[in-house]
Amino acid sequence: MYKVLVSDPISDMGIQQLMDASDVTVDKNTGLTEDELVAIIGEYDALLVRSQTKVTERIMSAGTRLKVIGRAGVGVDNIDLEAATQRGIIVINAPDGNTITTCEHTFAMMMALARHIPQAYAKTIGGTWDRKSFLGVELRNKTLGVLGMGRIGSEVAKRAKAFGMNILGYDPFLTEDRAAKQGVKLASVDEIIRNADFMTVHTPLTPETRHMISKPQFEVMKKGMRIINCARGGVIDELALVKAIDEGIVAGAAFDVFEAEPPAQDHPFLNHPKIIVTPHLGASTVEAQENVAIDVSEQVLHILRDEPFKNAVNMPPVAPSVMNKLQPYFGLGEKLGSFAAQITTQAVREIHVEYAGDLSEDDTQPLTRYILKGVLRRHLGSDVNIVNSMHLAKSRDVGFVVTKAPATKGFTNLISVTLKTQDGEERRVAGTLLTGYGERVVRLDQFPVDVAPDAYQLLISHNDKPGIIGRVGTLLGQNDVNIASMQVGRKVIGGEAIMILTVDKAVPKNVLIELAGLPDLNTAQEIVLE
Ligand SMILES: NC(=O)c1ccc[n+]([C@@H]2O[C@H](COP(=O)([O-])OP(=O)(O)OC[C@H]3O[C@@H](n4cnc5c(N)ncnc54)[C@H](O)[C@@H]3O)[C@@H](O)[C@H]2O)c1
Ligand SMILES: O=C(O)[C@H](O)COP(=O)(O)O
Repeated sequence: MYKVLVSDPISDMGIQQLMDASDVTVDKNTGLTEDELVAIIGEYDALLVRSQTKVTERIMSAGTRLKVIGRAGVGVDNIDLEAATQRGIIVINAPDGNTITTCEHTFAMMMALARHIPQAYAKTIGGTWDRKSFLGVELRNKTLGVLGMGRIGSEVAKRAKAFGMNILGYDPFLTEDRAAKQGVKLASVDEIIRNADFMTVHTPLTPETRHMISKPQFEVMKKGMRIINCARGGVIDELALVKAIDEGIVAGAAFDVFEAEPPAQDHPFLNHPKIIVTPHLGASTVEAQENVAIDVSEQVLHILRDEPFKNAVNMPPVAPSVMNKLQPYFGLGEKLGSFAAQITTQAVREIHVEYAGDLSEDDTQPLTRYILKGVLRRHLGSDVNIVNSMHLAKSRDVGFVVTKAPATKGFTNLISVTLKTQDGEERRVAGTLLTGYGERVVRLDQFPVDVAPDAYQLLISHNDKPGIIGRVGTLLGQNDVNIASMQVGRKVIGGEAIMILTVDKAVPKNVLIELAGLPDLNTAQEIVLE
């Protein structure tokens, strides 16, 4: 008999199939502390959660029978995915079930914001008949900026058209074609910030999206903008937002999510006259809760019974024979994908992977999944893993082509990752595994290089002139950035050249700006390979 623990409030109707299963018993025990969960989790084969339960490494270590953690919803930021993967615990989610509900909540917030509904309600029930203080604005003919055009952002855009709004959309995977099909004008974040009357964010929280709207963005923002966040706390810098409202830049904000949940009693959003809030209710409808619980229960049953399943967000088991041969390349493949994604500036349309030498003889699909994960993670966040990376690429119209070449010049094995964009940009990174030396990046676009893909790299493009290496070294030294290794590549003397430096820590933004300002230096970019 399998035992399932439900530790957050999840729809009874949704988990009915689990309760009806003859080989499963379900215990509902919500609101437990970490200690309480640690004490009982050892009895269970499956854990079902929403966003309240923080599924920590400690809980998973105590869950010696745990085979699957089911998240009835989208975001898995409350689950330690790394710890789950290490322990072979499958984590699944229900990515589609709450899309419409969250989109509708976004509209509820947008309209409440435009018409001051919560503030007017509070005053009216307090006995004051105030018709002067709550002059609102129409949505019609206004420009809506949508940051993040995935499932929810796309549904928001669709409905905004019915309100007569003009929509500007930004998403690293949004191409002109796709935007046009959705009736959206493809725009940059900067264009949205400068032109939108309303802006709504629908991205995951990743290192890239964290505080993507902060002081510098508020400084150039269209005056009177109204901002909605029903995605994740932290995408918009809360303190900078309050300041922008108080300075009259932002007219108001509606937030369903917070950097820390629940927010502290003295959080500046609470009781601010121009900010309206809800307690992470985006997914809280009868329909969505049933949908996500049904989806997740079905998958949990499959996993417990060793049947095929979908929507796994962490690593599935790989056959040992395949693992032995390919495993040493997994880390390299992911880093090459990530490297290529970081140097590509436009939306990726096609990923071309070429395996040459030894690798061309094997079924390299598991390795391709790691490469795709490396490419996609930069924009889609921690939900991308080797189980879902191919599916995610397809669902975003990103084609991937794998070719094999039997021999390579000088290497026993070579993996090349080329990213192509809609505007014809093409970036290529190739790497190999050298016996005794480990992972190496050996080609960057047309330049031969020889670099260990360590955590922090600095990629500099420059004109091949004397003195430039010295100037770069001096500037980094002055800013306490230690150089571990340096590689210079060029095709012709005096022509276009690149420099790759491995450094011991993250390079501060101001140093990157100073570097880019050096004579004969064209661009300076940090590449993080963690
Ligand atoms: N408030 C709630 O209760 C609630 C409910 C459901 C989902 N969510 C959250 O809403 C968000 C969106 O969910 P979804 O189902 O649409 O996810 P999704 O994965 O379908 O879409 C997210 C999109 O964000 C894009 N993105 C990533 N980095 C970006 C960047 N720097 N700039 C612009 N776009 C970027 C991705 O390319 C992707 O298309 C997630 O954070 C999810 O956890 C909140
Ligand atoms: O990521 C999600 O699915 C939403 O944030 C909903 O979270 P909840 O299930 O805790 O309401």
